[in-house]
Amino acid sequence: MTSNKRRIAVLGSRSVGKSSLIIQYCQNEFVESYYPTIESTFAKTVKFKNAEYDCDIIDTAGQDEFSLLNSKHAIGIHGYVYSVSSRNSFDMIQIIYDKIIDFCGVANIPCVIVGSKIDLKDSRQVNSEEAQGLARDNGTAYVETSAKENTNVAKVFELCLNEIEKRTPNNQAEPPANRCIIM
Ligand SMILES: Nc1nc2c(ncn2[C@@H]2O[C@H](COP(=O)(O)OP(=O)(O)OP(=O)(O)O)[C@@H](O)[C@H]2O)c(=O)[nH]1
Repeated sequence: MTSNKRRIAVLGSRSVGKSSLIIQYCQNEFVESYYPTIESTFAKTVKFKNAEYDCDIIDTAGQDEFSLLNSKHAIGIHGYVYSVSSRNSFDMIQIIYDKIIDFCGVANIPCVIVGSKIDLKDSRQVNSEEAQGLARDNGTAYVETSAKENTNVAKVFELCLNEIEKRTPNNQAEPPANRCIIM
């Protein structure tokens, strides 16, 4: 079994549940209280499709339309996860995605769009069809999760590894880093 290094950045608006998703995945717990993230990295070894991956999962400070995305969010990062739980945060996805594409100078990136907090059924603002449409338009994967009830949490990261795999020629250990031009 080979071991491969992967870096996955979790991006999205503030308070959509990025940290909760990562903490549920890496530490199997859910925290009700809200602590805004500055930035932290979690490590997890994942077995997926007969291979073992050493994943660094980067929990970012939430973005808004004015956030400057930099190399930390783009260079050498092989997968992206966004979260959705409100109309505003859903609208942010395309803005963040376009900024990353622009920064990296590529046509598309390995990405999973995540609709989070599906346990809050009464406060849903974005339906699945609309989110699937956005994923289709951008060629990304899509999944709905609840970190609270541990629904589809592992699936997010498996889909992300799968998106990276699709773009890795001949199963080389490290996928090509996004070709970024630094000016
Ligand atoms: N009901 C419910 N609440 C959730 C879920 N995931 C997160 N929350 C709550 O939403 C709030 C924000 O969650 P965080 O994980 O801190 O959000 P974040 O996106 O990391 O926030 P920033 O660090 O500010 O970007 C917390 O109070 C969580 O307990 C979920 O699946 N269901």
